[in-house]
Amino acid sequence: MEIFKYMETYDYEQLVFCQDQTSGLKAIIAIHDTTLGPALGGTRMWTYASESEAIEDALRLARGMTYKNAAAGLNLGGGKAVIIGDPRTDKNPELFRAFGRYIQGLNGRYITAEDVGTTEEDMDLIHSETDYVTGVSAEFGSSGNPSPVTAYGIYIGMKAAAKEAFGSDSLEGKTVAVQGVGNVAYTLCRHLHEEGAKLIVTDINKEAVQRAVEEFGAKAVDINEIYSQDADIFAPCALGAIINDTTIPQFKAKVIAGSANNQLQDTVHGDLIHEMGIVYAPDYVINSGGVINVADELAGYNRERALKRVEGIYGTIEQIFAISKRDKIPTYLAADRLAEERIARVAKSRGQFLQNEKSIISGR
Ligand SMILES: NC(=O)C1=CN([C@@H]2O[C@H](COP(=O)(O)OP(=O)(O)OC[C@H]3O[C@@H](n4cnc5c(N)ncnc54)[C@H](O)[C@@H]3O)[C@@H](O)[C@H]2O)C=CC1
Ligand SMILES: CC(C)CC(=O)C(=O)O
Repeated sequence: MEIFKYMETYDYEQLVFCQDQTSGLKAIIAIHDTTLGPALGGTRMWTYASESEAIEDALRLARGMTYKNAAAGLNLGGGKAVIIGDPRTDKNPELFRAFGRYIQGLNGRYITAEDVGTTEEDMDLIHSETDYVTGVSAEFGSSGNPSPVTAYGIYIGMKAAAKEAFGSDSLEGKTVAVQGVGNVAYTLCRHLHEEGAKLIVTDINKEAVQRAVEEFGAKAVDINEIYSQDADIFAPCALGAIINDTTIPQFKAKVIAGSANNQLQDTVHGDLIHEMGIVYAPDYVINSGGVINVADELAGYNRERALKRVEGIYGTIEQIFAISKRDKIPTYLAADRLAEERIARVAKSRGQFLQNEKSIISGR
């Protein structure tokens, strides 16, 4: 992989490699764009097949955070970190402390939080070395694990998408096929069950499936069968790139609305589902509840205020559908347009000259 070439293509600002032999830390922090403010995005711990795969993931996810934070109306830029390792076997306190010191070294250009493979306890360890971490335990006045709030945002956004597709935002009686019933999707299933939706679930983790079957009366299906279910809504809540050449011909659902990051394998797949008339709630907009929640910590966490802001996802999704119709473009492009226009507007106003404490004449 030609790193500088890749960074140039999407105009990345910074890529940081962090290594600590004692703890086994191998981490990469990617900062995409800080026009709107410090880069905020979670830290993923994953068993990457190669270093280039880890770099690519960090870069892709960081860019996604720029768009997510911009579309959510946050004064935050986009960044993300990955730790190379197995979250079940490779964690130790020193690893997260060492990582926290690298974050501290960036002096606020990057603020972290949870992502796949990292937990509130891991954030607490990072917090022992830096203040530039959110999603820390409530005992520090923080908001804790963002997953339940992400789930609430998905539920709200799914209602907006249902209104667009079916003319009503009620999910009562609707069938929702949920891919992956982990941290986010478990709470999402609870919201859906409480509203009277019927659930079809799948997961590689059999215990997670069993829990959804027992608690929400969900029907369990094989992992490869989830795409072709006779469902009104497909909710991808596990993996990226699941809207692709293989899955698209199988879709029967009229709506796609789920938590996974980077759901489109390629932009052409966003075009294809648009042509098929599927109402797609763009991933980084509908799954912004978690980042909205942790970002609230930066002003002194207030759960009521954070949840109210998360409810704004409904209006943002409606706005995206409106842009899509107005400009005759797929919804993923409409979301990009919304985010890019906001960044451009802020860049323009921040480009204005402001006098600092130095003399305008001598520069001293
Ligand atoms: N946790 C959060 O607040 C946020 C999460 N997201 C995204 O949402 C997705 C889910 O996140 P979490 O629930 O936190 O992760 P998680 O790791 O708790 O849940 C993911 C679930 O998917 C299952 N899974 C993995 N491969 C699968 C496959 N091939 N088929 C079916 N199931 C499979 C896993 O066994 C797991 O139960 C991820 O893509 C994440 O990046 C996005 C924004 C915020
Ligand atoms: C705090 C996290 C939920 C933010 C993040 O990394 C994401 O939304 O993907």
